[in-house]
Amino acid sequence: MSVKAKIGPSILNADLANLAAESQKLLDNGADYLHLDVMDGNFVPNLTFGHPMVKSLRNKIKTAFFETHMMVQNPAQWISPMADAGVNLYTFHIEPVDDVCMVSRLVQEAGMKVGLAIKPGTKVEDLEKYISIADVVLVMTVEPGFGGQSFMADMMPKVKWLRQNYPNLDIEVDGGVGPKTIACCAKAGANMIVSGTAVVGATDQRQVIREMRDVVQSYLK
Ligand SMILES: O=C(CO)[C@H](O)[C@H](O)COP(=O)(O)O
Ligand SMILES: [Fe+2]
Repeated sequence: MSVKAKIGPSILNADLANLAAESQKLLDNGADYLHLDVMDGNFVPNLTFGHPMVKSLRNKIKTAFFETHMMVQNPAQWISPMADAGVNLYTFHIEPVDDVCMVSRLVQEAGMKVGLAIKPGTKVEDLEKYISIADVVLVMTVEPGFGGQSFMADMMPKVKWLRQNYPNLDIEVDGGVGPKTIACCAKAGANMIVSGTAVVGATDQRQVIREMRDVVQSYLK
C-alpha cells in the first residue's frame, strides 16, 4: 500500500484571533497538514471564514500544506480566490453540486488537488463514480457544521469499502476523531486524519499527533 498516515488538525475550535500562532504551534508539534473549515451559513448552519483569512494565514505560514474543507453551497464560486490564497487541496461536498466532474476540473486547472466529501447521510456509492478524478475522498464522521461533536462509528463501513476497493486512495475522516476513536478509523482503512478538538485542546499536542499517526500507520503496513 502506498498511502501514508497523515494528521491534519482542524483549527475550527482554535482561538481564531490567534490563528497564525495556533497553526504554527500545530505544525511545530508534528501536524502533516492544516485542515481549514470554510462554512457559508447555507450548506451548513454555521459561518467561519473565507479566502481573505486563508490568504492572510498563507502570508504568515509559507510552506505548510493547506486543505480547505469547503462546506459551501456553491464550491465553484470560491475556486479561484482559494487558489490565489495558496490552498493546496480543495475539498468540496458533492451533495449540492450538479456537475462534480466539471468543478473538479476547474479545481485542477486552478492548480489545486481535488478532495470530494460526503456527509453522513450520503451513500458511498454516490461518490464512487467520481473516485478516478479525486486526489482525496473525505468521509464525514459527524454532521458537518460544528467542531466538538461525537464520532459516528457507523460511517466506518464506508471507509472499509473504499479501502478494500481502492488500496491506494487517500481516504480522510473528519469529525470527532481523537485518541479514543482513532483505532476505529485506522482499522477501517482511513489514512488522512482530521482532528480538531482532541488535538487543539490537548495539553501535549505533539504526543496526541504522534500517537494517532502511529496507530494509523500500524494498520497501513
Ligand atoms: O468539518 C468539521 C465540522 O464540520 C471539522 O473539521 C471537524 O468537526 C473537526 O473538529 P472535531 O475534531 O472537533 O470534530
Ligand atoms: Fe472539516
